[in-house]
Amino acid sequence: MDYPSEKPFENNDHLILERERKVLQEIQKSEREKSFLLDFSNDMTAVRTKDELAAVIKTALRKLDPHGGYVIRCMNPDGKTMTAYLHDPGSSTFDPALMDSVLAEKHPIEDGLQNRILDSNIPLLFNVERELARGNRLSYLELWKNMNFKTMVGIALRNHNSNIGLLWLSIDEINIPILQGICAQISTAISNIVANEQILHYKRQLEEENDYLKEQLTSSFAEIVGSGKAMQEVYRLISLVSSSNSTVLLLGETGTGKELIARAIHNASPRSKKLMIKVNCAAMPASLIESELFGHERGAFTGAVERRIGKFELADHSTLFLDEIGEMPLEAQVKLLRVLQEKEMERVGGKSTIKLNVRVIAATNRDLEAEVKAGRFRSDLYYRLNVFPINLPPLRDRAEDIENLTGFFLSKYSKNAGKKSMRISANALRQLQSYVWPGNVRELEHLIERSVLLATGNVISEVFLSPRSNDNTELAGMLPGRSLEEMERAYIIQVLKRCKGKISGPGGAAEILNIPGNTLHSKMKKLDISKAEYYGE
Ligand SMILES: Nc1ncnc2c1ncn2[C@@H]1O[C@H](COP(=O)(O)OP(=O)(O)OP(=O)(O)O)[C@@H](O)[C@H]1O
Repeated sequence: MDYPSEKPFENNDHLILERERKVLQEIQKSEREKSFLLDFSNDMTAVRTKDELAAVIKTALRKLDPHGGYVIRCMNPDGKTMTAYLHDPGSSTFDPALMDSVLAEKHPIEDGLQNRILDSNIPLLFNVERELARGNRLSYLELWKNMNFKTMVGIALRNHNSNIGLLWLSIDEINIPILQGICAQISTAISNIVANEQILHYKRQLEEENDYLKEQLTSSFAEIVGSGKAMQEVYRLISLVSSSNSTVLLLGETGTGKELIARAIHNASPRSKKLMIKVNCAAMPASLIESELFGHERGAFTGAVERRIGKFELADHSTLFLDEIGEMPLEAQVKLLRVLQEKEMERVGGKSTIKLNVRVIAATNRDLEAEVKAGRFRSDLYYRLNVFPINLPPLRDRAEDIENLTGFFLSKYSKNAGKKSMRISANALRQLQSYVWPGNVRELEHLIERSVLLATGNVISEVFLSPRSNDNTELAGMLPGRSLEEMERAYIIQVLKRCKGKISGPGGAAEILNIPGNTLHSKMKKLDISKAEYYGE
């Protein structure tokens, strides 16, 4: 019997062993790759910032090539160029000026290399010398030559199938699965970092706006001008009520500073860290006011496509300023009363009850008592709001404050207009002091703003008061057939009334009439003007 010689057996064994060794090597290599990618992936999960990303990439790439460098370029918003996002020169030496200029450059995508990488699904290898020899005078090829990088691998970075940039790597050996694995993770990390940076940017912008608004609001307390008796009383009331949680009702004609005082109360209260929320009850149709105040759930009514938070919820732990409360529709008044009494509310269309801690300041230029009598305002709500009323005096009763207010608005509006600080002539000031001011401080403010813009020099010598508003009912009708003496008498009484009987000193009738106090006294005596005729109105 012929037995096969031992040699072929030995050869076969050798081949089998060799194959097994190769398979084992492949398995070990694949295990190493898996473990490398697993480590990389674990490190990447903790990455939140660009610096953290740079540190993780550096550690990983050092394992692949201890001397290699890399650069990541990201797509610019123009969609046509890319700029360096992260880079590491590895252990190479280089010309720093050249490096800086290449890093700052916007590299066109269509440069013959980058477009090929972005179109490819696998890493592409380029020989630096050969590309330069072909006449490819790209600045980054020059830099790599300067850095002594022989070959460079380029791989596209993609997020959700769209190119966000690419990775250039100086490496001798290409391992496609490893490079693809690394790039997939880098792409996700960069997209997240960019999104985070954008959110942070918006957050910072909002914070800055918030600080700016707060500064504007806080400074508005300092912007209350007026040292006359009437305003002294207002300041006294503000200081009494600010630190409490009491509801405040501000009453006064339009433009008397109700909103200014509401802000002052809020700013002086423990709630001042949060912004005061304002609702103008007159500016909204009745159908929307409830949703504006209390918010609504999605689908609560036609058009309520999303849940909306109302002003009451926004004002939680702060102050809600209900301007023009006299205009609020009756249905909304019922709901408002409930919130004020029970300190809780439901959104329109909502089922759950929301507890609230809101301080309410309401304001109106209407006579609320008359509104109650006329059935347009609920009496229970009126009494609930009228806990601490503050009456703001009309400007015509504060002639003593006109000079200061004028000075304040002059410096504000000359600064706004980029002009040097302006003055007003004594004559023009007298005109202002004897005017009736139907629009109150707002009207004075607008008049000064206009005058500053129109003035050519540094002094406002003339003010253009609206003749309609200046219509003086007390003097109207007495012109025909009246003697000069009668006219003089009536005019002095009118000015004395406006100055609340104050004859001399700042804001007194003599100042407005531009005559010495003694002269006014003797004129009054001569014209037989009694106290009863001008006092107490
Ligand atoms: N005492 C004051 N000192 C400085 N500025 C004032 C004063 N009072 C009012 N103003 C200014 O006049 C303008 C009108 O004031 P504000 O809006 O507070 O009045 P209002 O009574 O709320 O008016 P409305 O009833 O029309 O809403 C604002 O620009 C405000 O800054």
